[in-house]
Amino acid sequence: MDYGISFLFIGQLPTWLQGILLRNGPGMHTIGDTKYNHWFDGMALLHSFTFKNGEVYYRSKYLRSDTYNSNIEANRIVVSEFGTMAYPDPCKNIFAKAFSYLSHTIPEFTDNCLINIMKTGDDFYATGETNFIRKINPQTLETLEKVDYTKYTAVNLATSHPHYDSAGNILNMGTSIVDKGKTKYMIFKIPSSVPEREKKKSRFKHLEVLYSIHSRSLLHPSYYHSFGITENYVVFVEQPFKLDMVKLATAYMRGVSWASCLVFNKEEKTWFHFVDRRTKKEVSTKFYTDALVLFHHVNAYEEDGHIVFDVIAYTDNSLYDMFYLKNLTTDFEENTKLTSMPSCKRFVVPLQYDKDAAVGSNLVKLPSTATAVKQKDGSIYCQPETLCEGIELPRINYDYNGKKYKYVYATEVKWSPVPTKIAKFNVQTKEMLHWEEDHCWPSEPVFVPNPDAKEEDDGIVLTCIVVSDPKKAPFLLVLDAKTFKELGRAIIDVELHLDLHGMFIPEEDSKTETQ
Ligand SMILES: CC1=C(/C=C/C(C)=C/C=C/C(C)=C/C=C/C=C(C)/C=C/C=C(C)/C=C/C=C(\C)C=O)C(C)(C)CCC1
Ligand SMILES: [Fe+2]
Repeated sequence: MDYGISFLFIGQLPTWLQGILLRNGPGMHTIGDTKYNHWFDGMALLHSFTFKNGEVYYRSKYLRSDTYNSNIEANRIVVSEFGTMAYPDPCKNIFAKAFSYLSHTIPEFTDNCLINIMKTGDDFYATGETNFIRKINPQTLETLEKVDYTKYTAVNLATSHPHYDSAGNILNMGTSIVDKGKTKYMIFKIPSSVPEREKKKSRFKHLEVLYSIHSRSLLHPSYYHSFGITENYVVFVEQPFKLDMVKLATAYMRGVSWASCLVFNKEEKTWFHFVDRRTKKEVSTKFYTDALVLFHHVNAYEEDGHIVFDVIAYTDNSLYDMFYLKNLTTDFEENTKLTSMPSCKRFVVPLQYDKDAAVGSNLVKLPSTATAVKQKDGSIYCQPETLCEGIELPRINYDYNGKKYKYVYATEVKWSPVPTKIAKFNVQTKEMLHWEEDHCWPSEPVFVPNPDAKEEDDGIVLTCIVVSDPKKAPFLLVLDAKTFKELGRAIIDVELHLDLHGMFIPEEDSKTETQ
């Protein structure tokens, strides 16, 4: 079996660490003479680190999406991405151009799935945020079938951060923007297994919409990149960082990107929605907070009649703007400054509270500085506790997802967009451990539990390190999750790109049908 190029591991790998770390992110930003505008537009590049009997093997491959193939064939960008609008061949006649303008009002979206990896049953998919996902072979990184969510339900956009229940079923959220003007957020389930007689059919035929939340504004649905789940609830934050549908529909004609139609209204409120997973009913009390921008939920859980949920929040949308390639020049480490720092915030929302409580009283009964204050109209205004500042790309031990937990693993950033450290943060004691080294830019840290784990942090943390010093090679770093001390590194003597997200696939889960 070919696992990729073998690299020397310096240090000691735990013997139980057998499997594949699969990662995804943007890799190619120039095609022929054309260039994308935004870092999140780049052609998806898949990476794998295979751990086999104490050795580490590496391979990378561009996702052969239809978008990738069309671009390469034309030797220029011909498919629009979120931050870059592509136009037909300038040599096309006027009728071809007019048809193209009309078809872009509700366009065929890209299948350049560059954000994350999703597991369903024994299958793995590269995911983005459109209605398309691409099946991949986790061992060879070959690109397989394209799945179109719209064939199974009316979602046009879906998150790249699905959740998994204990049976491996996927719970995800998507937005329906073209269903007869009824803009809504949909929570849907993809089963991990299908009946034997149906195995030949697509498992997506069994996709089930569990609940729909109507958008507060039909023409301005919120953008969201992730959501939370607890044992009994789905947690959805409807932030005033919104897609302007009228602007989106006319973006192509106006010669602007879809990203320019994403607007942050700092005067508006952020609304919380909690959907009961068993009754499929939404909690009727209106909970809200001040305007914020969030991409990543960290975790959520229930405690004594409250929902506690932790997110990485911003006071504006400067993070998205910072990733425009015109801002990522060689000196951006010094010159590009975030105007809003990623901040780990905890909201504590009382679901069961004294209905006769006085207006103005704080209904939070847990030990936290987060508040939830009853308003005259019966709604509840929540203000968060700041757990810590300057962490992004959070990961947890997923066995603790939806449960009271202690540890977040994340990259650390200050006012500059460059990740300089990896952090382990204890949300209960607020203690923080770090790993850092000169010129090292770590990617999102992935926690892998020890199969015999007794405690939440029994395991290791894997992160890819891009090195800004051209004389040094990038490497895969392995940390002991408990002590945050280095167990070792595999120096990868090839170009390694900064990526977005990934997952570890234990050896027993990574067998393909052909094996
Ligand atoms: C990576 C580093 C960092 C932080 C990264 C963060 C916070 C990344 C967040 C990534 C997100 C939000 C990615 C979203 C991508 C969305 C895409 C590609 C959407 C595509 C949608 C399309 C094409 C279609 C749209 C159509 C519409 C809207 C029509 O209606 C730091 C800051 C931690 C450190 C450096 C590294
Ligand atoms: Fe993300």
